[in-house]
Amino acid sequence: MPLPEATKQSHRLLVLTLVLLLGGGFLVTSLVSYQASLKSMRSSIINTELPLTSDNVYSEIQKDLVRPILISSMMSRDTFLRDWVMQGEKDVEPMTRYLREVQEHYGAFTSFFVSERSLTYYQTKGVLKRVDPKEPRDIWYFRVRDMKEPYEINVDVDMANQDRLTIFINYKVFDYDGNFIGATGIGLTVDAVIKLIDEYQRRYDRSVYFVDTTGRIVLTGADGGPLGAKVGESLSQVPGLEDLQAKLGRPQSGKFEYQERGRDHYLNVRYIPELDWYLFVDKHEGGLLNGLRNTLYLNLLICLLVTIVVLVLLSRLMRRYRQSIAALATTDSLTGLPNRRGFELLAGQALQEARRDRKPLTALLLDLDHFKLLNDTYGHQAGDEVLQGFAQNLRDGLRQSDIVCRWGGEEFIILLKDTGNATAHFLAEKVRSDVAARRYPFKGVNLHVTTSIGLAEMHPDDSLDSLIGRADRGLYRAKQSGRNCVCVEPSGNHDVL
Ligand SMILES: Nc1nc2c(ncn2[C@@H]2O[C@H](COP(=O)(O)OP(=O)(O)OP(=O)(O)O)[C@@H](O)[C@H]2O)c(=O)[nH]1
Repeated sequence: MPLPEATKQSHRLLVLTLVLLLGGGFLVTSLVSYQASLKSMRSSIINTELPLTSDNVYSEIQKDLVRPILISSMMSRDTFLRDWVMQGEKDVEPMTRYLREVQEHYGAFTSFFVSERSLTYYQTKGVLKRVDPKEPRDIWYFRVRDMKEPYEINVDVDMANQDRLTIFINYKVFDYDGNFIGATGIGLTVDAVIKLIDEYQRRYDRSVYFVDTTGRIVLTGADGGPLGAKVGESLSQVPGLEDLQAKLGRPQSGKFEYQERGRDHYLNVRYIPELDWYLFVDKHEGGLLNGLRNTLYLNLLICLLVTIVVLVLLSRLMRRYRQSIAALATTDSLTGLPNRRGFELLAGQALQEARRDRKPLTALLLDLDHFKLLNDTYGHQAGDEVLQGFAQNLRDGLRQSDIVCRWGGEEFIILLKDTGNATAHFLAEKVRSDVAARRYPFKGVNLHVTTSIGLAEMHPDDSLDSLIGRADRGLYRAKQSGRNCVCVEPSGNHDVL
């Protein structure tokens, strides 16, 4: 039997509430945990990962640069070198031997001395050339000569070594009276530093590069600096970093964040006093976000599946619940037969079928005789047992297709499908005589009951009510006729059988 619309609506509301609670709860939990992971990931990048990379690179730089600076400083104060210059640079051999010794002993890439007096460039293999202020490659010497600081670090190509990119430590040399007499120092290849940078970039997916105090990129990995920027380019040419130079000041280290084409970047900047450069360690969150997003999507997918499974189970449960409620509403709990509501549903359909198929249909209305007396004599429980037994007899004695219902109290109704008056009368008689002959044992007593039956065959104009009304009139007559009998109510002006 269908449930009332209000009940269905309240079920729908329950499902909707559950969807909102489950789905909403899962969504909020997933988003909150995504945000928390994002926050902790950002904090870990800014406060731990990038400073750690910076520390590592810095300590490598120190290892690679501080020692050469000390060696160059020592060369600039060397008495042999200064005496040799002051004595007129007479024999090249002692100087080249000296430079060779320094280079080999300290494992430098190159070592050199340029004399102010003769403008001669000495290196380990002898005289390389004369420096010329008009030669762009020699400008470095004249810059060093004029600078205030005692030395500079210059990344340049080494003319003596196939123009390989080299970090030169250019130290000023003075005589004992403080007069400038030349520049000396060693050079080391930047390959080692570049390899280190490349390794960090590859392993940790971050960009490492050096910028001088004017904002010029001075050293990068093999693939260039941020967004592929090349050595010599300025920060102001790199998208997202245009304004950073102004923020940096001098010298200033710190953490910075910027956006490049919608991607968030985290930047650790460290001033390296030995180089007068900034070390930049830059990481964008793109790759990391992908991982987090995938986890979020997976979470949401699992939540969706769990919600769907819960909903499917719930709706099945509710369907069964509805069905059992519907069954309860249409079934008589004492006999297990359909009750009056159940009967109305079944009978409506049976009448339709009979009319459509032009087949006869007969209704029997049965009432147990003197049932009150039985109740009064043996008790209500005895009456219940008789009713149950009687219902069972009806079910057993009729076809599956026949409709047997408890009409109310001690009254029952039967619709015999595809059955006309004569057969129905025969069947009714059989039921009546079977009941009369039967005994219902109860607490050692064999109870006995008879039934009166009213019978009416459906005629074309009959409604369910009119059909039952006529069967009821038949029943009335059966009672009047002394009970325990069958009375057929004619469908027209027929007489009583
Ligand atoms: N034990 C039991 N008794 C019921 C039930 N339903 C109705 N009755 C009783 O059935 C009796 C019917 O009594 P009446 O309507 O006076 O009819 P009757 O005693 O059968 O007399 P007639 O129908 O005239 O033969 C009443 O006493 C009801 O209380 C039930 O479910 N169980």
